[in-house]
Amino acid sequence: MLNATLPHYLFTASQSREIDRRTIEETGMDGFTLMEIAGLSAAKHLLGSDINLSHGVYLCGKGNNGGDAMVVARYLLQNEIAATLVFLSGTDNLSPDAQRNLELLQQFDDHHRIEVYESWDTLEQTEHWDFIIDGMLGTGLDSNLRGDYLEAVHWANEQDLPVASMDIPTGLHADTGQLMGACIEADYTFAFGGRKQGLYLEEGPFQTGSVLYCELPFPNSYKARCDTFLLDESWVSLEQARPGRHKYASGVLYLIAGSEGLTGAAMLAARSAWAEGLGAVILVCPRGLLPVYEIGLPSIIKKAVGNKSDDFFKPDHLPEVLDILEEKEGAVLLGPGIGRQDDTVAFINRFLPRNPRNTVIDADGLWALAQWEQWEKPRGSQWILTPHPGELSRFSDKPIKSDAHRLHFVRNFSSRRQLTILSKGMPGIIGTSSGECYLTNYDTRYFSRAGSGDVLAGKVGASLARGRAPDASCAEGLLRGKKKLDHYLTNADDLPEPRDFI
Ligand SMILES: NC(=O)C1=CN([C@@H]2O[C@H](COP(=O)(O)OP(=O)(O)OC[C@H]3O[C@@H](n4cnc5c(N)ncnc54)[C@H](OP(=O)(O)O)[C@@H]3O)[C@@H](O)[C@H]2O)[C@@H](O)CC1
Ligand SMILES: [K+]
Repeated sequence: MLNATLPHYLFTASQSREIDRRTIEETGMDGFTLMEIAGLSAAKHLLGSDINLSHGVYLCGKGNNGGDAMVVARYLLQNEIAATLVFLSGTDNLSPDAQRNLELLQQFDDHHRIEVYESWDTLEQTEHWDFIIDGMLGTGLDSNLRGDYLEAVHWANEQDLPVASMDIPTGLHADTGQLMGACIEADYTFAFGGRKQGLYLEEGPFQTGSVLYCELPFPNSYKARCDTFLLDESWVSLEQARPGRHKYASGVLYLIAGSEGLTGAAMLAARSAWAEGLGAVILVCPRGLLPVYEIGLPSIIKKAVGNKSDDFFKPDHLPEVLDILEEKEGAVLLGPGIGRQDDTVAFINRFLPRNPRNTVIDADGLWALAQWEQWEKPRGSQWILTPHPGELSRFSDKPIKSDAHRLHFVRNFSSRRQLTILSKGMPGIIGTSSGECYLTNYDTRYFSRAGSGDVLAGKVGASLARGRAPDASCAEGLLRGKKKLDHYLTNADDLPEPRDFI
């Protein structure tokens, strides 16, 4: 099982506000103290960064996001760093904690290093600054940017200066990652008390720069309702299985795949799984395709079913296939290159309800499954579905138009159907049967392409065959695939061929 630690928790704006509220109302920890810790933590990160810090311009809203920026200004002032503060909504209606921080900042300003502008219009834009602090809007954003906020965001993005955002880049929707009219392009985002999920959805990854988690004193029990996490590669291991005393001790994967014209997909998946050090990969195939696999897959055990003239799966192969699966403990990978013949769809529809093994369903296996009106998943067996965006949308009544919608759909579908989904995309989303979702902070769309998808399915299947939990199998498969991709992207100009991933 994947086990997220606090820095990987992803919150919505309302979850975040609820945790703030409960901490303040129930523990007696006041909002001013939380703001102080948030701002101090951001200031420490800035002081430790390689940004030239001598005079910053601070864009402040009237809410607590502006208050955070003023705490940063105060700690930087203690390090002789000057500040020009611009209040986009003036200083008459600041939130109480922001107001208190403005007063404090002025008290600390012995050497007149602080300049305050009460409105955007009055800012003397000819001054020289060397960094920008974005303290305009955080979780309080409730609509597209209004008034001077829009202008200030455009201005900040045009400057050739590093920008650090308090909590969220102003203009980014904390839940969906959509741009609300315009958005700060940050170099750093300091996430206070918890990262917001919008940082990793839709446009989020392109706006945040480096996201740095700043811990706040919130009781852990208040965070327990979090159900979305950032996937961290360090949770899974890339260590290869060492073949045990018996070759079957390190896992058996049955591959039910391939049809005439699509044997390449079956071969890629088989080789990919085999490369992970499994005890055995057993390719179950229609007998007519055996000669192709004898040549292409020398190390893989082949078990043929049906007649010599069969080059795709049919319902009457079912008893033989089920008998083969009885031979040894193991997991199943169903789908790569299996095709969409009516007979094959009928075979899959009869096979899946009777298949007792933990199973990865990919490619045309998903095509068949998406047509099920009555779901018949055997009790206790664990399924992983690995759809690309087009395959995922076949399970939904409505088109899936945004990442937030995809996240919502993956969560509901995987918990309702009691299975695990690895939804390929940017980000990749792993949805579990308990309703928890894990987001990658990298693009997994490469694995949507024919070939690369088969390789990924082989790797996920290999992990499942080795007894990993379904969510960890998805994470491991992705990590192994990504390592190869990173290697090619840094060492070669062209995208790798699927076989290079094996
Ligand atoms: N509370 C805590 O414990 C802690 C909170 N922390 C910090 O507080 C942040 C949340 O603060 P917040 O709730 O004050 O909201 P915030 O984002 O500053 O903005 C609110 C103002 O924005 C305005 N506004 C909204 N939409 C707008 C638009 N489209 N265009 C223009 N204006 C718009 C809206 O104005 P109004 O509608 O009232 O006119 C409202 O007054 C959070 O992200 C974190 O940084 C940390 O210090 C840690 C402890
Ligand atoms: K902000």
